[in-house]
Amino acid sequence: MAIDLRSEFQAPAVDAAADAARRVIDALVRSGGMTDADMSAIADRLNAVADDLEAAAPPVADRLVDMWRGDGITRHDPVAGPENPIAPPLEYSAVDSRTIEAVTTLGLPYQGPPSCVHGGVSALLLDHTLGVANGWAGVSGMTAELTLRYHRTTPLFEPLTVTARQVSVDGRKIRTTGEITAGGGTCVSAEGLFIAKHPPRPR
Ligand SMILES: CCCCCCCCCC(=O)SCCNC(=O)CCNC(=O)[C@H](O)C(C)(C)COP(=O)(O)OP(=O)(O)OC[C@H]1O[C@@H](n2cnc3c(N)ncnc32)[C@H](O)[C@@H]1OP(=O)(O)O
Repeated sequence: MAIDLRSEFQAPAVDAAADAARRVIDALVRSGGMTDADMSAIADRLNAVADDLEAAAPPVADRLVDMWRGDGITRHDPVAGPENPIAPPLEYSAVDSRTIEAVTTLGLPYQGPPSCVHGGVSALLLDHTLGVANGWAGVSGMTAELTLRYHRTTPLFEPLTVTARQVSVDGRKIRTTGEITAGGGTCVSAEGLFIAKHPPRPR
């Protein structure tokens, strides 16, 4: 069963703009061999888009209140947020009442070693996915410790399965595990300690 991030506060046009920005990021990292003049013209066009967006942007304090409307899962986070162009974005499905997973394929913007996912990107995906698994299981918190083991390199351009499961809740301490697999093999495994605490949402 898919965990629907898009049911509340849907904004299809914003999602479409974020998808377009993802394309631009990917294409920029992939592009090679363009002349300086061509690339300067592209920079001008992208800056014109940024000028339009900045002109329409509210004060940051107002935007923060807007971003944190409601009490559901955010739409702007850097892993699963459909509104955030740096999010792949992951789309989670429930495996059982304490376990979630997402399948994603990452491209060159996420590269670390040649043709492989950057280790910090893997950490980001796992930190967030463990956090979402906690939310799905019903008790969530902030990351206090995150221990990662990089078993083998994580490939770009291949489907990756990112899984997380809440293992235990002991008072305010939540223990959660997860992994990134490719082709059935574990690339990265994670153990997290989360503390049940929630900073106030901007109002
Ligand atoms: C539905 C949700 C979907 C969204 C998912 C998003 C996932 C994203 C997750 C993140 O990335 S959160 C951002 C990264 N994490 C942080 O910025 C946390 C920064 N640290 C803190 O804010 C505080 O240190 C923390 C909230 C973790 C704990 O502070 P508290 O003041 O609430 O804890 P306190 O000092 O009362 O300690 C409570 C217990 O936790 C233990 N503890 C606290 N911090 C610990 C730590 N870092 N390591 C180990 N144990 C720790 C502490 O020893 C104690 O154990 P005992 O009860 O047995 O004495």
